[in-house]
Amino acid sequence: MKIAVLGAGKMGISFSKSFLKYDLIKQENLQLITRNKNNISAISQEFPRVQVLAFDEVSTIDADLVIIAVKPQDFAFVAENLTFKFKENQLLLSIMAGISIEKIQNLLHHKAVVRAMPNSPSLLGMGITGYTSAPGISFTQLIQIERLLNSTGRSVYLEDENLLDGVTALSGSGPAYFYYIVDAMIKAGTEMGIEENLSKLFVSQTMLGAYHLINNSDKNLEELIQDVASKGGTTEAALKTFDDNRLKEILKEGILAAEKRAQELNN
Ligand SMILES: NC(=O)C1=CN([C@@H]2O[C@H](COP(=O)(O)OP(=O)(O)OC[C@H]3O[C@@H](n4cnc5c(N)ncnc54)[C@H](O)[C@@H]3O)[C@@H](O)[C@H]2O)C=CC1
Ligand SMILES: O=C(O)[C@@H]1CCC=N1
Repeated sequence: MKIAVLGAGKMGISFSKSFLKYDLIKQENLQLITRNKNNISAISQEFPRVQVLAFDEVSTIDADLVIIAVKPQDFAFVAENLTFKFKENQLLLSIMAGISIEKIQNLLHHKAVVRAMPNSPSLLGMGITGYTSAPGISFTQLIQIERLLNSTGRSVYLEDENLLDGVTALSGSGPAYFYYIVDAMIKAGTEMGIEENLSKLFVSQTMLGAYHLINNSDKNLEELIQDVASKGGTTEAALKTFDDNRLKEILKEGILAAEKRAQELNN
């Protein structure tokens, strides 16, 4: 299989590394397309046998699968400035937030489109991707896509494309919410006089341990919270402050704002 990545940025490179790591593709069969010619030599150093090209030099793409990994805001430019049409047997896999299959099909004049929403832990093979496909994509093609996606972590096929904007808001953007909360906890630690490195260690190990308790306990989240929050104790004091300030609602509102933004990106 030959793969081209249109948009060799953070996600395009993460995906490429995962495919190579699991020998799903050889460097010789991978093409990375970048906007900026100045990036070519740095990318080539990292992937010495991969063909790295600038977008304005590309007059055709010789690949079975083309991964579209540019920002949604750059997609119209890409579509308008492609100097060739995709071949009928080529499959497109978009990881762009918000942009619908229909829009991709219309702007690229190509029917065979799979749309996926991965997340940044894909860099470590620990991501999760929701994906869906246009009608007419064969089972074999979907299995090929899933094998590639699974090299970046787990993947879930969704029948309903509209849910992908929710997946974008939940797991696509999700790592940033987690870092945000971790950052707030570390800063609270330093404010209480704990050295930053130590505060980071206390918080990250707490997150790791709590994550494993979620996955390895029969208890639901409320029960797990109750196990920590002694009556009249410290946790209760923290949770009361969170509730008084509607922290849970605010987090939910933020996530819904991300979904709305994904929907707007398609306009
Ligand atoms: N960063 C993340 O955690 C996630 C990002 N995504 C989606 O993945 C896509 C890429 O995001 P990132 O990798 O974060 O962005 P990025 O900015 O690191 O990568 C995008 C790359 O596309 C290149 N590009 C722009 N126009 C181009 C053109 N005409 N031809 C060739 N290359 C061109 C840019 O130079 C850049 O290197 C976006 O559509 C985003 O919505 C999806 C899931 C998670
Ligand atoms: O923030 C964004 O728009 C992209 C999509 C999901 C994560 N990053």
